[in-house]
Amino acid sequence: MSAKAEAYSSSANLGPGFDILSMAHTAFKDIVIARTIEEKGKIIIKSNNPKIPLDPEKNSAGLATKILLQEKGIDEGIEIEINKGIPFGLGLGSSGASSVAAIAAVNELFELKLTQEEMVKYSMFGEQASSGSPHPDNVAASVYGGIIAVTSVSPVKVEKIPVNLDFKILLISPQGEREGKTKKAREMLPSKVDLSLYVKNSRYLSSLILGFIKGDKELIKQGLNDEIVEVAREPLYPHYKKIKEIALKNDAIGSCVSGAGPTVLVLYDDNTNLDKIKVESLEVCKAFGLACNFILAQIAGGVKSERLN
Ligand SMILES: Nc1ncnc2c1ncn2[C@@H]1O[C@H](COP(=O)(O)OP(=O)(O)O)[C@@H](O)[C@H]1O
Ligand SMILES: N[C@@H](CCOP(=O)(O)O)C(=O)O
Repeated sequence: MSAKAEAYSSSANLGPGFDILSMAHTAFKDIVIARTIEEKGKIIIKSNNPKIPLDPEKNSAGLATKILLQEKGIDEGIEIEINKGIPFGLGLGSSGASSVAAIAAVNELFELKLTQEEMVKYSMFGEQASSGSPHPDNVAASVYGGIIAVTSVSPVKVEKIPVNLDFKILLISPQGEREGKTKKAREMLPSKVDLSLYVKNSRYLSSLILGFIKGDKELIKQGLNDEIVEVAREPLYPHYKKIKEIALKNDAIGSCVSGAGPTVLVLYDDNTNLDKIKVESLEVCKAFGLACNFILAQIAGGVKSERLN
């Protein structure tokens, strides 16, 4: 028996929404095929990307699958074949998408009838394997599609944010996959925050969410800022500040760090001078010794799965 699922990349945080907000996009996707195998209780991971760990405890798809099977009392052996389309370590939710696609494929394979919230819950264990912390934002976006807010983690609750503005997505992404990047980035975070920064960030968060719902570009621009997490991790993306300046100068709707970086996310529309943003950003990347790719994308839908046989 086998089943297949595909899950899109995502940009988590969206400025002030650390571990809360995330957006699925069409930039890249992972495809996972789950097959039953003869050896009971065994999980085998295969992948076209030789750089990801194949130990099921260390692979995001492997650990999530292991815990799901354990909790459901399933002792079948499983092979998880991960066709990685999403480069990892760039802030594009790569580990999360593998985890989501694996959970969706296994759900299909054993007809488990998991709800979307249950899929998020199990997929979060995959993030534990890859970043040492079960952060929910990337996996929630890959499960639901669109822009989501995680409103609770225990129990998991996710809301899709209505988006009433037409915009497109530019990702400015330094080349080279970075091992253990999100784990390191989470270790850089402060354990306490100043009250005045907390208030500023809360204002950004409310502006951003209202901006998407009302379709108000100014509110989105005002909200797509962060004084806490992006600032604490600045050494991971020294190119970001200058690129954001360039994007805003050229009439982008807004810009922020994608997930834990180093990719920079730019939201733009027909009023934006995209060519100028690309030319000037390339110079900034070069100045920091980075070769950057430009990826154009749109908001993506949620995970899709199908039974193969
Ligand atoms: N299935 C997987 N896909 C991608 N990365 C994985 C997977 N399983 C484990 N990893 C590990 O997770 C880390 C990448 O995750 P992370 O740093 O969170 O970046 P990303 O933003 O791409 O998710 C790498 O160290 C990688 O080896
Ligand atoms: N909220 C998380 C998101 C990490 O996203 P990634 O795509 O960089 O793994 C964080 O900021 O740590």
